[in-house]
Amino acid sequence: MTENSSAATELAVPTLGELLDGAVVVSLPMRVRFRGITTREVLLLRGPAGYGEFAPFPEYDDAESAAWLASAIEAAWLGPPPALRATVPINATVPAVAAARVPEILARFPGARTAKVKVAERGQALADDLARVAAVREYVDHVRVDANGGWTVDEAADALAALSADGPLQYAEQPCATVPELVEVRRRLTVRAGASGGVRVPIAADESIRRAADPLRVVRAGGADVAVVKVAPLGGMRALLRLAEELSGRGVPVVVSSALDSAVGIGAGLAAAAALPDAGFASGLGTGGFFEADVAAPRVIADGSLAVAAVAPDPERLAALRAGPERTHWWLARLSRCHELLRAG
Ligand SMILES: O=C(O)CCC(=O)c1ccccc1C(=O)O
Ligand SMILES: [Mg+2]
Repeated sequence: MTENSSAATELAVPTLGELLDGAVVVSLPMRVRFRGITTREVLLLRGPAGYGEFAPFPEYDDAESAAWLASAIEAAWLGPPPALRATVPINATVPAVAAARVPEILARFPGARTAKVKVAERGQALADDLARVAAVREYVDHVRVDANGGWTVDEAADALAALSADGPLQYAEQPCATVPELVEVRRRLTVRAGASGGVRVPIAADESIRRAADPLRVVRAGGADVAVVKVAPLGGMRALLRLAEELSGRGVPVVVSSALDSAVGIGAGLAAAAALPDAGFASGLGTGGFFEADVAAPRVIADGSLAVAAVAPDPERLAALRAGPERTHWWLARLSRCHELLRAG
């Protein structure tokens, strides 16, 4: 984490008073269950450069959450890096829904040519994943899957063979939980592809990057062809860009994605994606539609892309979405502890 959370070293860490001034906690209702949650809590900061989002998932400890605070401070006190493009192509994100719901989900991503499909959901079977992916293939050109580390090596090898039998997979995101498992899955898929004269499914690392002390470890170990990178867990837009440069030097492209961010956090993701030298793969930043209500008017996906321009939270929406006193207190206490960690460096 220490290696990643250095965005704040580029500017002085504001005082706790400065952070608390304008801090607001909101609770965003979701349309679909995602990561097992149906409401997303977010603490927004307001600084001289705009707004920042502090929203580590509730189970994350303070050390891990401090990187998210560094990211929020960067956004609100420093602002985005220079943009190289005005729009960013996004992928549709398909939760682990029944195949019959796929058209309804994809309709929220007008013009998207790439879809990421959640697989390996607890309580479901491979047949559910096969049906969901087959339904998605009817609508888009490129399909990726995200297992969130849910498979063993054996399960991943079998599932990825089955899921790529009727069409290619752009990549498989975090098929297994650990780096050694990712290395082994990649090796097995290589052997299998060699034997059949087919192409190997590329492996993307997500949790092995954003929750690792050393985000390059998985790449050095030979466990990833593609890197999923998220602004907040990496400690900010500039930290993400530095990591992307290192990865690019190793031939590993990045895919900027959301951590189920509010409109403010999506803005930071779009700014980072717009500052990357290559446009590359479609970004996983189209998740705003998963909220029933957000802190700003929903960004419009047009022709599969989002405009990079920042949006400011709308005071009326903030008032309507404000979290209750107990949750607000919990978030402000967390903010204070993470601030202490950043100050201590
Ligand atoms: O990448 C996307 O398409 C959307 C973002 C996403 O899937 C996600 C959102 C919140 C938490 C974890 C994840 C994930 O990629 O695993
Ligand atoms: Mg993922």
